[in-house]
Amino acid sequence: MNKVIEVKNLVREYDSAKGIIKKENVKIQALKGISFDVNKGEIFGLLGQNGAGKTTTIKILTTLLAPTSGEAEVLGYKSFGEEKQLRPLINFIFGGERGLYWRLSARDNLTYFSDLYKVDKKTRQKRIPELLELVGLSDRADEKVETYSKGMKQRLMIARGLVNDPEVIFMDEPTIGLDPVGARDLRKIIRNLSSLGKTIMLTTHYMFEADELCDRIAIINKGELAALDTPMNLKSINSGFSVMEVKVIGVTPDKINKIRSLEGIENVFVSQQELLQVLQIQCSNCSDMTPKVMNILKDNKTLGINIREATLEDAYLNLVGGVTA
Ligand SMILES: Nc1ncnc2c1ncn2[C@@H]1O[C@H](COP(=O)(O)OP(=O)(O)OP(=O)(O)O)[C@@H](O)[C@H]1O
Repeated sequence: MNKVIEVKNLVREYDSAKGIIKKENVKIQALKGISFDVNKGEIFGLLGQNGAGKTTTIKILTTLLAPTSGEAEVLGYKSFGEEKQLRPLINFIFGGERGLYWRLSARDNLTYFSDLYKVDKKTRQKRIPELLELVGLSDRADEKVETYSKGMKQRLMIARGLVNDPEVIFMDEPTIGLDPVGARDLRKIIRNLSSLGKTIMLTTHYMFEADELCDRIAIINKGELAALDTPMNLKSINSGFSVMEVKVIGVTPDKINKIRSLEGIENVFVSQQELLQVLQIQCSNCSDMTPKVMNILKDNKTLGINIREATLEDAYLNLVGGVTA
């Protein structure tokens, strides 16, 4: 089977309450009818801002949440209705350190979770040392998890998610909070899993990570699919322009609008970094535009200006809007 995940017109609503004194019941539409397929062996990324609907999608696909309507199938089984058949074939790895027994060693954690998945003794005896090796924990396998670094705990989370040798692995922000080396090691493990034929769906807020790892990326915006393509094709949305990045203090919305209305400027996104504002100015010829932009900002303290190639993050900002003034 080539299509491993099939999602059609998936809708999920949550009941919620609004107001402090007088509570009013409201429905939140977290997913508004999204559709996509994932092929065998793919690393498929789900990107989107906070509250876009990524976790809701993953929870439905991992049988933890029922959809309001629409279809979600994994390996030919309905994630709601055929969860008994599906659960042994998938696993879910979330970032952070939740879900491990800190008083137990890595080996004992993996034995415990193998028991939960009813992995027989013979298979387990072979698989646990292999998993410890895969995530680089063989040397420390018999020490208590509470003595591990964050990166080691996160690598153990990966091993935990593999105890049942799942065909499809769901990962929610697997590298969150890791230092660059720890995150790089974890990405290597993810690529390794993919080369072993596993299908991986992951969410991340790190654009370079999605760019580096994913075969295809779905961008979800407010419960809807904003784009679905390879990182290269998504980046080509930006072909023909570069980005001028200006670090500045105290720039007003009025000045941003002046920059935005200059001929040759495609788009301007603003983000706050402590006291600084960082302007990401997308332009067809940034070198030519620099004096005009600097003229508008002449009364502001400018701390740096840099012209760079457009990245996946710039494409993402164009698709979901991003933070604008
Ligand atoms: N149990 C719940 N009850 C009410 N609303 C919920 C519940 N879970 C999620 N939501 C809402 O559904 C929407 C989508 O949430 P979801 O957690 O899927 O987003 P996300 O893309 O995973 O966000 P993040 O990147 O912050 O994890 C949000 O508006 C959220 O507030």
